[in-house]
Amino acid sequence: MQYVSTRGEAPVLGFSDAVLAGLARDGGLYVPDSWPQFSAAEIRAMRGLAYPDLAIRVLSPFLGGEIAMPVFERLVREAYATFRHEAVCPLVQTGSNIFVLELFHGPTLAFKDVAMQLLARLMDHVLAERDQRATIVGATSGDTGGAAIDAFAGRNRTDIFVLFPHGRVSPVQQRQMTTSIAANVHALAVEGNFDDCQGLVKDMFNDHGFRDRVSLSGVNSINWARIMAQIVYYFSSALSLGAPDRPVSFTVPTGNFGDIFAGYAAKKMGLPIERLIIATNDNDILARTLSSGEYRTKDVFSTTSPSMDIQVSSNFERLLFEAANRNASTVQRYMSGLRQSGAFTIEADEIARIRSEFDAARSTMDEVAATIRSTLAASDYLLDPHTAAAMHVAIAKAASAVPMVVLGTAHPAKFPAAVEAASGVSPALPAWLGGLMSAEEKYTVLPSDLKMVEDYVSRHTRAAS
Ligand SMILES: Cc1ncc(COP(=O)(O)O)c(C=O)c1O
Ligand SMILES: N[C@@H](CCOP(=O)(O)O)C(=O)O
Repeated sequence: MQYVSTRGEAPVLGFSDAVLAGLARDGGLYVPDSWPQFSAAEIRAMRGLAYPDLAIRVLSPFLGGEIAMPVFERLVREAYATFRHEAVCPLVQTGSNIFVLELFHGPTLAFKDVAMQLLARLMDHVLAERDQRATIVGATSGDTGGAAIDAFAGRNRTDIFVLFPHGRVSPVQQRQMTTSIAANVHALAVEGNFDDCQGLVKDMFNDHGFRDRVSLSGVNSINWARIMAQIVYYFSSALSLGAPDRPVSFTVPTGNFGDIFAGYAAKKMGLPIERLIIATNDNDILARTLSSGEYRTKDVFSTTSPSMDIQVSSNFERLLFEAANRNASTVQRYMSGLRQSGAFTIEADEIARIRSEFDAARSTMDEVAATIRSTLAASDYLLDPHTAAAMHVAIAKAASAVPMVVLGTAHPAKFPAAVEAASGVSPALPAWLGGLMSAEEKYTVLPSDLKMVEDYVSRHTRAAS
């Protein structure tokens, strides 16, 4: 298995190099050169496997033989031992044929932990084998940052710099980033929104002199290993609902398109997924794109589901590459339109291909609040605002014969103000996170300025040559 860039001009890499590279050198995203295939019989044989065993089975084809199996098995088991639910990602029924896939039982209460706990261990292993260090940068609208800091804190081969939009994350999210006492952790509050943070991270990767000088690596979902690890829970939930003998649909609260792209990958690998439904909040660029065929950015609104407050949805590029039958020059043309005018129009046959696999709809803030209330009243189940945005769409789109799985991407206690305003119930943090809100914070405020961020990173990394 090799990895190719969506823009076609970066070196083709093996698994370990793709994990360390993050963004490809041509600005594109790495994808596997082909999708591993599982037959119905092979999927049937996965029934009943514990989550780590399933992860080993589903993910090993992506390694291209570069990580010895006993090592990979150990890394997977260690990663999922950090979760506080025996099933790792349990499935809970909340309505007639509607299920929530709870992805928030990891150390920072969001789905990011599922991939980040494995990615940190994989990176550490590859760096140790090569006796190298890396400087990790990440952009976050709230959840990736905390998960990355938890997973990388104290690892002596990496320094990690997380850029978050100053004043636009929830207090719990902020403290998960700013209260680490590990010397290798740097929380940077950027004066801007998430798209500014993500733009700075991509600009650092595209500044090849800087990139090479500090041995830059990335932990956003631009890193293939993040998407890869998220494929597993599509398998685990579909298997619980009868796969491969019964199709399942998924509704995914979507921002950067990483989570739902993992569902697309699962389908390409043979999992019988009927529909993949993109749920957005008021930042509805993807819902508009699916209906009009034009991707056009607008200003970002601040909503009660801040982790989805995004306009530049990075992983949509991976889907465009697939829809264009892996034609990298088409992707380059779209991305240059995005850079120059903030918009591009998708060719008719490509948008038709996308519509044949995906559906999309938006939930407004009022609809999110009403869904938190109605789900609590009907099912005694408290949703976080991101999961609620998906639940609202799922209820509207569900076809009764096919089970609908809503991805539960965060614990409601990460967003207590929005949940309490909607439902009157103030969700408490689990006891093991009890000290979070009183711990001392440490972060640096920086303008949204590439030079100043690069300068900060250069002065604080131990990997600079
Ligand atoms: C809680 C939560 N839900 C949904 C999303 C959207 O996921 P993705 O960016 O993979 O589309 C995010 C951020 O990524 C998130 O933190
Ligand atoms: N919603 C995310 C944004 C970054 O997404 P990623 O999956 O590309 O890391 C967040 O919470 O930070």
